[in-house]
Amino acid sequence: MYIVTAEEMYGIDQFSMKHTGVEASILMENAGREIAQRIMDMVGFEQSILVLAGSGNNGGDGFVIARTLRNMGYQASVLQVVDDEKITGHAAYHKHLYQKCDGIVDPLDKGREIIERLDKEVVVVDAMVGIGVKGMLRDPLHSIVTQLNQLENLTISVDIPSGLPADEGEADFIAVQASHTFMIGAIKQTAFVQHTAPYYGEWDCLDIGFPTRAFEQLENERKIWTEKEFQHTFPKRSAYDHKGDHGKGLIIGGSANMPGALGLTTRAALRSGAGLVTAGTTDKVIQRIATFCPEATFLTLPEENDHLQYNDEIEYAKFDAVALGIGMGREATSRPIIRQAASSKLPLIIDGDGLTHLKEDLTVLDGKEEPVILTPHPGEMAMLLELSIKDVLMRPFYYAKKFAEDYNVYVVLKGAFTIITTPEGKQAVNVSGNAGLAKGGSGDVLTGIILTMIMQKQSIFEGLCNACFIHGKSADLLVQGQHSEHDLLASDVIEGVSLVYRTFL
Ligand SMILES: NC(=O)C1=CN([C@@H]2O[C@H](COP(=O)(O)OP(=O)(O)OC[C@H]3O[C@@H](n4cnc5c(N)ncnc54)[C@H](O)[C@@H]3O)[C@@H](O)[C@H]2O)[C@@H](O)CC1
Ligand SMILES: [K+]
Repeated sequence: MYIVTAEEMYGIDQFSMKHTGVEASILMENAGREIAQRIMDMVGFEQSILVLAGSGNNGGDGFVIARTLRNMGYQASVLQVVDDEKITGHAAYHKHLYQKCDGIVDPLDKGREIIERLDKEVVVVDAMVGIGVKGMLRDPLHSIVTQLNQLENLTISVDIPSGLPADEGEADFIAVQASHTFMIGAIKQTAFVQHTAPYYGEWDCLDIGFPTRAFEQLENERKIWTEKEFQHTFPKRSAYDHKGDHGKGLIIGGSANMPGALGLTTRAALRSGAGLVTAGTTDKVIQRIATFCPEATFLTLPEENDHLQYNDEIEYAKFDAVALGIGMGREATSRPIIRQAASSKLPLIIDGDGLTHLKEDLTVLDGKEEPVILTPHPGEMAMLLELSIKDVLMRPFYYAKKFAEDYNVYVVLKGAFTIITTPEGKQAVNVSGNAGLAKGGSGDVLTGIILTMIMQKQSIFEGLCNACFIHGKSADLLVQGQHSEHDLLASDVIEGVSLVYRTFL
């Protein structure tokens, strides 16, 4: 399923009409019917449904919904939140159909009173404004939305909560706080941006007949990654495979104060299916973590002040991929290891403190032909871009893509909605995971799973998406079972990888 901006959605719409000849009023009929069907699944005949219809095509959807619901025996009516003359084009056509089917339209001047006296059992369908919103809502919509947000009614938004921008980057708006949103045709970008996502409530995206080609012609490819994509792309194992077929991974990191991080990454890499994993770290760290990952082998690296020190003893050629930086600390004496690893002919994952070292000298990436994967959280992404965290959170798609393209790297921007970006700018959002993952060690586990995934027979992009899916889904399955979001530990997430494999493969 595609994730789009408003402009891209209008492009899909235009392409579909031009190349297939489908008419806008038919798309509107499809959209309204699909949403009405979903409402019927949620609401009983005894409940009243009030559709708030605005002036544009979003309002047009509202008239189709009201007509379909009435024809199926539901008690639906429309409160038109704009003056009559503002209803034009396809919306006017569907308003006419609705009225011809004995539909009732209450005019705007009754609006305040109707909403003030609204029984809390009445279901509200918000079809006031869709992706055509421009700037802050003006009255009367502004005051209607303010009024509505104080009520506790079940509110179902059509396509997007009215007032909410579809595109990331907008801070000033007032929008309907929806209980559910049924998006039309494609997911709107702000469903995955931290400060706008909560407005959608629970959401679903409905197909209304746009042809696949309409999405394929988009310049920016953005999709969500779900269990379907995971099942479709995850490589099968053969009975004749040997350990060398599933990758030999090297993990470099660890310091006296953070030995556990490296242990988590190592164990996660093993649990997710790597053939062989070697942890390259200081002797002290090895002593601390060895029993936590008995299947790993270890490479003792020199240290200074309890931190790794640069050395040229690492034989990169023995491995298939490297993950670097986990719990490494920020001592300058460790920094040259980044350049050394980057000059190896291996795919390279840079995580945690490795990213801070990288920022000191981004030229280490120059000319690297093998894939480089960076796994920043928003704070680290902000540090790399010299921006505030707020800036990154406001436009995560844009900034992840910019960095990935500028430096020819894959970026896994971690968060409630992890965004995976290729050096060419293709993006996917992982939708598995829950608040239980917002804990220390969680990112270390992800890095281990990523290391394993990029060594399997799948593209780097698919490997990264699958790693994020496994990580999040492990947490989801664990909180449905013996754990809660409160007590879930990063080490539990490692063991939960087995549940993901057994459930989905
Ligand atoms: N072919 C398509 O792309 C389809 C689009 N559909 C619907 O059409 C919507 C887009 O329709 P439109 O382009 O007509 O736009 P909208 O219906 O989203 O909004 C446009 C209307 O909102 C008013 N408006 C804009 N900003 C405002 C503000 N700040 N304060 C108050 N009023 C404001 C404008 O005056 C205009 O009348 C989608 O969200 C979706 O619901 C569906 O009918 C299905 C098919
Ligand atoms: K809406």
